[in-house]
Amino acid sequence: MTAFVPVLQVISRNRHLGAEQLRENLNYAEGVSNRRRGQVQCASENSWLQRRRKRRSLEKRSETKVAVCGGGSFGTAIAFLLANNGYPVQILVRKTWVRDEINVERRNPKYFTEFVLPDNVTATIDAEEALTDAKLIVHAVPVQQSRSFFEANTEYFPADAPVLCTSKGLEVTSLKFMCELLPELLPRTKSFAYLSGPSFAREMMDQLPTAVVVASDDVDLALRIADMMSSPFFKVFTSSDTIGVEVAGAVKNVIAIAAGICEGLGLGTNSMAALVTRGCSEMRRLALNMGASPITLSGLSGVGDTFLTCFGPLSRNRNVGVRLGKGETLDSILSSSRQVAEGVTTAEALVGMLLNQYNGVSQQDNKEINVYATRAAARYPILFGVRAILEGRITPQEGVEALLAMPPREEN
Ligand SMILES: NC(=O)c1ccc[n+]([C@@H]2O[C@H](COP(=O)([O-])OP(=O)(O)OC[C@H]3O[C@@H](n4cnc5c(N)ncnc54)[C@H](O)[C@@H]3O)[C@@H](O)[C@H]2O)c1
Ligand SMILES: O=P(O)(O)OC[C@H](O)CO
Repeated sequence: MTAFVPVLQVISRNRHLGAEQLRENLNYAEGVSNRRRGQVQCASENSWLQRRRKRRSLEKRSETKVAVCGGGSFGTAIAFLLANNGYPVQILVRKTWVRDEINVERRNPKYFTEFVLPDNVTATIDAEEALTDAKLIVHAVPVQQSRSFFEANTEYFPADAPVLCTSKGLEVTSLKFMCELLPELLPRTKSFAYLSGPSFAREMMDQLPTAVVVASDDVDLALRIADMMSSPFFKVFTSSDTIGVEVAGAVKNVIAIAAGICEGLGLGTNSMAALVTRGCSEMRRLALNMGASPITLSGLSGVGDTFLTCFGPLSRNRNVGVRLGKGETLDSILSSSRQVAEGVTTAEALVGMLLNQYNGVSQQDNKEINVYATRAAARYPILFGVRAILEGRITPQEGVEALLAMPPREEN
């Protein structure tokens, strides 16, 4: 029926024309409709091609194994996402009963138990089995446990399988970011990428729209990973600013603890907005010193993730802060929590790193060290304040008073 529409349109438009003209127009209209039919044919050929391409890409995906190291909340959410995108995913877990529950009951018994995992998710406790044929390895082990994990399993990492790190923080013992640690601990691996940005695992499991950034020195790798992970509800941006993404991801966890403290103390929204803004200034100062791009800091891994963790009730770092602000001790909070809040250890590591930076390489006498420490603390009062609260050297209330007692200065 639609094929006749142009013919009818030409006839009705040309009621006043002579027979010759009308015939020409009809021929034209016939041509139009033939072309339209051609287009229909082309369109159906195209959709056949598209279907074939899609089928081939799904077949290819089904042969591209992904290993996920760490079966915690984020490892599970990433496995769920990639498996739903057609990739066979094997999660490397530590407990046999967790492995068996995933393989038999199709659920992770410790995280998101209400979700049935797709058939193409399997689990193993054998690192060699998980890593040997993997085409992509996703690292979702907390930062402080990563060194021992890599040292135990480095021999199983295939040299040509890129590693995508999702852990956010700074190692306490070495004061290194994951982008410094990974190449050192996995010397054979040729390429690395780092995923960051506002992404609560729970909301990813619920398939709520989420956007993240994948940073890598290898632009093609970042694009390939973006392609593998993208879905109608998961948007992946790419970046080559690895250090910016890493510094932001580590610092935002400490700012989230501060925001939680502010909430726990009931200080209101004015102070919360001021605190988060000043926290972002400290993030920017540190990251720019380390060579980051300002674009990254105003992006998903910078302010994006800071907003999520400072204001989002699902944030574990924020919840540590809320409980501290309400008067609980850190020991009691940590002993009653099953999950990692990276900001606690990262606060210690960041302060250590900043003191080193200010102290320089050469060792000064104690008096000089104090001068440097005071200078560093004045530049990063929120990071130092959170660390002092976590150490129990000052109370949350005293931390706030110290911030409010700072002299007027130019906003920067
Ligand atoms: N949960 C989130 O919403 C989220 C989002 C983005 C990034 N991350 C980051 O992902 C990383 C992992 O966090 P998570 O939320 O999955 O933590 P989690 O506490 O939920 O789980 C941690 C997992 O790591 C495993 N693990 C600990 N030590 C290990 C070791 N030595 N070897 C092997 N496995 C070990 C534990 O068994 C556990 O399954 C963190 O750095 C976190 O900042 C988390
Ligand atoms: O729950 P948190 O505080 O560890 O935050 C999780 C992620 O980093 C959010 O992007």
